[in-house]
Amino acid sequence: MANPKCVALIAHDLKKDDMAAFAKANEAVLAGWKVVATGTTGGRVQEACPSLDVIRLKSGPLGGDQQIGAMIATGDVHMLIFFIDPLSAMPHDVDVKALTRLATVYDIPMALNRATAEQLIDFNHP
Ligand SMILES: O=C(CO)COP(=O)(O)O
Repeated sequence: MANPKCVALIAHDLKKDDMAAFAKANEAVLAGWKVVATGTTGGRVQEACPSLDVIRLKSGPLGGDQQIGAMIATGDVHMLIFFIDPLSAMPHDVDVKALTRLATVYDIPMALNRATAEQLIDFNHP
């Protein structure tokens, strides 16, 4: 496919095992997408799914969330799967909020937990 749609994958630290397992279980579907991710999440997904070509941006706290937000604003990210940790304080909480806000502003499908992500990935084949 010349211009596959792009999905962004992000997970907070306590959710990274979950994200790696989710990506592995859905590797065949994700192969139909262009996959971008924040730095550390991208490393875990790449490790779990060697067949994917994961584009890794900066780590979340260093601007990765903002990079993905900018890609949503320019129409370069079409779906967001973000396993957030609702029980830990984050130094970059404002970035997380800005990212989920932009996903809402631009009305792209967004999953903030695994249960929703499983539904979304089935429903939204590129
Ligand atoms: O902090 C994050 C999202 O807010 C994720 O960033 P990393 O994937 O680099 O850990």
